[in-house]
Amino acid sequence: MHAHDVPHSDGQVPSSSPPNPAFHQPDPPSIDIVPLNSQVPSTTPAIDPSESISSASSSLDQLPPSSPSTGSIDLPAPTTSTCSNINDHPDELGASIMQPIPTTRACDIPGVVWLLWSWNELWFLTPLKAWSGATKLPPGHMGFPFFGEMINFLWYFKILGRPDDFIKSKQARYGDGVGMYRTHLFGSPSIIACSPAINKLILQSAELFPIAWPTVELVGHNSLVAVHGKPHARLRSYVSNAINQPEALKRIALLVQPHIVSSLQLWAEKGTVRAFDEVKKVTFANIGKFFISFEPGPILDTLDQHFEGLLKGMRAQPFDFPGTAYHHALQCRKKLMEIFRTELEIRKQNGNGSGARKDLMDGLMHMKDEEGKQLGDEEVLDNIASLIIGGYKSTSLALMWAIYYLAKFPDVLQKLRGENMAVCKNEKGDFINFENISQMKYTNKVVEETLRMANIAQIFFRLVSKDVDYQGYRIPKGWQVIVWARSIHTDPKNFEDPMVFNPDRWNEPPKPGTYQVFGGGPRICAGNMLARIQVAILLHHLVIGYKWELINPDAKMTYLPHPKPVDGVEIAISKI
Ligand code: HEM
Repeated sequence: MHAHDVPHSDGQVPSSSPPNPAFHQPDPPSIDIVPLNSQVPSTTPAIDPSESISSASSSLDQLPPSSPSTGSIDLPAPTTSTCSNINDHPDELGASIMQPIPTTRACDIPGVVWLLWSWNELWFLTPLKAWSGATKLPPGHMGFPFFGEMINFLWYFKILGRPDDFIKSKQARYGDGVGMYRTHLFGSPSIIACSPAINKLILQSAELFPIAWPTVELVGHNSLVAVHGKPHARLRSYVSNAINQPEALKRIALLVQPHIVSSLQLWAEKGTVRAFDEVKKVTFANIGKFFISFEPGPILDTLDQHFEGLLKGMRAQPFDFPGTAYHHALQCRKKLMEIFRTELEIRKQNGNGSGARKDLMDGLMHMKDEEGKQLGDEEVLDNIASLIIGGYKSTSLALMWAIYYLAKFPDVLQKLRGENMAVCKNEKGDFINFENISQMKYTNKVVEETLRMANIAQIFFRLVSKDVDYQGYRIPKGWQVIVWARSIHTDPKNFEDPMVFNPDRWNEPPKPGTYQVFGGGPRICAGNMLARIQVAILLHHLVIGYKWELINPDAKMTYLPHPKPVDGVEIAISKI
């Protein structure tokens, strides 16, 4: 991990100023506090479709702590853990796992339903007991055959629009325990990890929990996300130098501003815009510019279209036949790579770019590691494509949410405007530089708070390469671990009044392991600083020159694949 991969709110923000009490009041008169999931009061008890049959759950998780199994890894209890070992609280937690299920309840349920409900538990847990003598598994339930708990998941994320209640319902039923639950999601037996300590451990233990990219054909076999171990570390240093280190950021900060300034003027001329669509255009134009020096025009539009197709395919099942989203995505990738390859060949023939490093492609083409080795053509091309995949939509969503929250929280906007006006000394339209951005403490807090609340990357996936025992629980080899980052960011134990947008909470660094918006460990987002400065720059030009309001302040939220108001944040915008 590089020094600059550390969230820059750590250690940068003064700890002296007290939190702004306005953001902690439940119902302040001047601020319209609307939590992300505000359409439905969060206190309403969750109705879980599986509730009625859960009491018939198989009691296979009562597997006795048998003789130690061979080949498993025992992880120590991390000292930073905020969770207690489930065995410490037999009354509250252990009871739900260790007690036999009353047979009368099971008998009430028709046999077929019982069999369906128990099928996954029997199928996945019996061999574990028989062959590996597994100790206890984390509490939970594996749901129905094939679907697992997908119906439950969709119920909370799509139907109720209360994504956090998915985990809360597990906590209510099985207790907090060590912050792990067994389940079956996205087609695989899974362990959900949702405590700062276990998440941190998983993200940092890359060998025990390697990343498993399901659609590697789409991201490219040579891309950063697809390689492991030493090749990953080597590639990461190239990519990080090219986009995430101060030298690169200084250059990029100046490069992106002309387009941001002219786009904002255009928004104001239109009067009403859908912020998500507009920030996507700005983000893609800037990516085109600093990745490959393409100016807005037909080629960039074609690239944009192909990337849209590619991104859609990444969420689809990998069925490669005509008519499927995955097939279309593969076609899009092919066309994208042709465009990039042609550009690369032109540069090689012209011999240009050597040492100039004017954009990402040049940077990757000419960078050398300590042994003087350069990247191959395929590595350059795959990584350009995968960095666009990583940075395009995520940055656009961050920008959209920043615009949304500032419209909702005028006090924050006012304070932000004050800081930004002071930096540009009232000379609107002047570009700010990297040093200016680093010095804008409040702006940086607004960026962090936006990222925390937005939960752009809600969950991420890892494979389990070896049986792992953690605080008495088995994480079985071959299963999937789902790091549930969003529950960390919305847990009041980690952030006071978590649904309130309060940049002043960043006067103090977050508690260890509670801020995972960019993941963590060796796979922490390779563009985290780049994303941050892009948000800070857009906010700078927006707040010093424009005022805006939400057209649908009570717009419904959607949470899949990313949290977003359904209207894409329509705003009425004009010059100040
Ligand atoms: C607000 C914007 C962003 C968010 C929320 C975000 C979030 C994340 C997260 C959570 C991960 C880790 C995933 C995992 O561990 O499985 C990640 C990885 C990654 N991100 Fe970002 N990201 C953002 C912007 C960017 C940008 C701007 C770029 C590059 C242009 C980028 C490139 C990458 C890459 C290449 C990886 C994989 C790193 C590796 O495997 O070593 N991201 N991102």
